[in-house]
Amino acid sequence: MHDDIEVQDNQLMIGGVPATKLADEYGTNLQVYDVSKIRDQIRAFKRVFEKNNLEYAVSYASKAFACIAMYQVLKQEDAHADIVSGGELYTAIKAGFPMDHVSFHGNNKSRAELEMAVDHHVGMIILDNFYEIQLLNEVLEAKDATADVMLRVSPAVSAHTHEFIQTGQQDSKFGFDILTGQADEALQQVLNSERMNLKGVHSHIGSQIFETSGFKIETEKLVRLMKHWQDEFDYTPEIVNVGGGFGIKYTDDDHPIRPEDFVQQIITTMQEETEKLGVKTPAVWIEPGRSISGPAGVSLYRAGSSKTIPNIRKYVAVDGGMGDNIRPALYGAKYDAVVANDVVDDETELVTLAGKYCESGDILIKDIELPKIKPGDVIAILATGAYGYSMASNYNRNPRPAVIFVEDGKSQVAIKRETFADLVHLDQNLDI
Ligand SMILES: Cc1ncc(COP(=O)(O)O)c(C=O)c1O
Ligand SMILES: N[C@@H](CCCC[NH3+])C(=O)O
Repeated sequence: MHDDIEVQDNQLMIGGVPATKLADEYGTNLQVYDVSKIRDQIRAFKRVFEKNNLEYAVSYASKAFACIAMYQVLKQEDAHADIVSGGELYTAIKAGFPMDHVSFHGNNKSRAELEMAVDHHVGMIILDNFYEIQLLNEVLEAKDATADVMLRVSPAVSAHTHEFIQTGQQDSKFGFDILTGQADEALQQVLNSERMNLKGVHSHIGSQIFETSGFKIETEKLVRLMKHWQDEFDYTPEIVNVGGGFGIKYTDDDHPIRPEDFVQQIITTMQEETEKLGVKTPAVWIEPGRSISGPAGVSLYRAGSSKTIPNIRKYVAVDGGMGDNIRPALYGAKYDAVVANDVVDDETELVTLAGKYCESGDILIKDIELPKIKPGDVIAILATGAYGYSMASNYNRNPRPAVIFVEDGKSQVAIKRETFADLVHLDQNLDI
């Protein structure tokens, strides 16, 4: 991982600013984003489509990390955004994000969320189930409105990743099943609706995927479905959204291809298969989350207490943990770290970085060789920009960290640090 970081005078730099300076200025624990990395990845995705002369959308999966500043960056980069809740939609609205670039996902959107989407003219509603088709029809009737929609299908592809983050297998809570004919039934219902304009088909096979084979099979199945719909129902999707899931490097044991190379392979398969089956090549939309925000994020902590159990293990505790990054505890996710104020040192030791939460499972990194850590040192855990802050909690009533955006040597607070007062903001003093 040390090849991927910028180091000056043995100090970790983020977006041209020493990490220790950020820690001093904003306090720890701290979530920092190097904004240029976010921009570069979006641009790399776009270049692949442009090189192939395809209609496309790069629709960032907001669930990986969202805040007003993130939507501002996405807007500047002319990206789309995929949202999955009224809360994400509200944040995008507050950021002035163009609503025609928003796709609304979710397997249980409420009537209120669908009404909000229709009122704000969200560009695409991605229908997930029969209940939702009916609910959206009712909402559109009541508002005398129409909506552009896509059908999410489950393509029966088991991606090679942690089973908790697989989504494209047949036994999944998401989408209309192709094999049992549910997708065909959904297609007919939507084509019969006067209020919904069916733009295409969507699928997403899972997250943190390294192998290209899953995407190839997914794309082949989607093109076969297009051909089937064209022949049987005289309907050809204009857009095929293949989802996200492109795996990133967390540690030196990870060797993914570049995110844009996954997309090139998907495009190649799409072009070959559509030509073979005689279907017009659709616009291709992608929904990357992790690959856009993940590598851009670094979590900064200060080291505190430590405990050595002779012949067993040395624990070093930091001032954060599972409240700001649940992924190690939830998925056994692995990360790499550096001591930001002493990146390379001849003298190292094997330590386990523990969090400060009252759970034995609150371990951020088990067994990592790092320069000898002193209390007050700044520990940087790398590539934490996706599904860290966005899955953060107030467990143990710890406030969530501040989020800092850094670009060209300039840092700004994107999300303020939560205060103790924020923690009791919604609490009520009862008359008891
Ligand atoms: C529908 C959908 N699209 C896109 C994504 C983004 O996935 P990733 O962050 O792995 O790119 C997800 C999450 O897995 C998802 O459920
Ligand atoms: N939250 C997961 C990814 C799930 C993506 C949501 N569909 C992670 O941290 O890896």
